[in-house]
Amino acid sequence: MATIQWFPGHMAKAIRQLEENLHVVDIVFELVDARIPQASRNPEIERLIKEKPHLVIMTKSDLADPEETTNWIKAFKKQGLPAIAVDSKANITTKTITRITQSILADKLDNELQKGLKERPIRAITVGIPNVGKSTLLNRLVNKRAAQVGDRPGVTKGQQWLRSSSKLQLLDTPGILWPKFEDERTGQALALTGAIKDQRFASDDVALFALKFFRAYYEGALRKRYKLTDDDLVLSDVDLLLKLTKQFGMKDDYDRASDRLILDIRKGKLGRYTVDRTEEE
Ligand SMILES: Nc1nc2c(ncn2[C@@H]2O[C@H](COP(=O)(O)OP(=O)(O)OP(=O)(O)O)[C@@H](O)[C@H]2O)c(=O)[nH]1
Repeated sequence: MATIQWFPGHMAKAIRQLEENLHVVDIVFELVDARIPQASRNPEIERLIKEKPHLVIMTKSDLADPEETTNWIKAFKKQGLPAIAVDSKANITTKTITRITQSILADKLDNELQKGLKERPIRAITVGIPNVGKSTLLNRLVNKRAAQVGDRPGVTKGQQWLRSSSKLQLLDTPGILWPKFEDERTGQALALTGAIKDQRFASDDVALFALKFFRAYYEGALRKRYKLTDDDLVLSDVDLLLKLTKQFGMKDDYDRASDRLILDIRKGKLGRYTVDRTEEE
């Protein structure tokens, strides 16, 4: 499985491919990770898809904090962007997505019918950063293993239309776009959720970021998972990481302890969480 390194040439190619595909679709499904709805948005997306109708689909909502997911849907709507949350591993429904898509395109479709054009399926493309869940969602929507799925970024190839319902067709080649690398916080949020290659950020930095974040928003989960006392919770982030390293039986191997903490968080062992907060919007 290839891992994408985003050099300027790759970005130019991704833009070119998306621009070509935009000509043949009615709507763009922009996938963002529900745990990081801001960090997982491509910085150029709005400019790239311009006036094309657009639905934000928040993937992995089963891993995200439900309250924040609701807040994010409202925040997107405020920006004029319809948004929904899905758990592609469980209950994603073709019907719901078809219905929302039809309502977004209602005017255009009515217009076509009034002009005497025949009713036709809506054509859509999914776009998003690597590993956001494009293939998994496609598989769900077409209800068979028609797209390749992997747990690492960069596995999608080929191009054809897949029938989702009689009303909806999807391009089997998602648009793969690069994430933001704008600031350290965004990078750490991407690394914590597993959206970008681990080597890009030092594990202990990501672990310290995670500790600070969980203490601020999900202290109870942190306390419960690692059986922390009140005294532990007044330690500095660094001292808390040292304590956890010992607790994990890893002596002074902070890197290994950091990896363990990050893995626990990614696997949802500390419960559901959303790193990007609407109140910080
Ligand atoms: N829990 C959960 N996991 C998901 C969901 N959607 C996708 N995943 C997992 O996320 C990982 C990446 O999913 P893919 O569908 O391969 O992602 P992609 O965007 O196609 O990735 P690239 O092909 O690398 O661009 C896989 O391990 C999926 O099982 C979801 O809604 N919930």
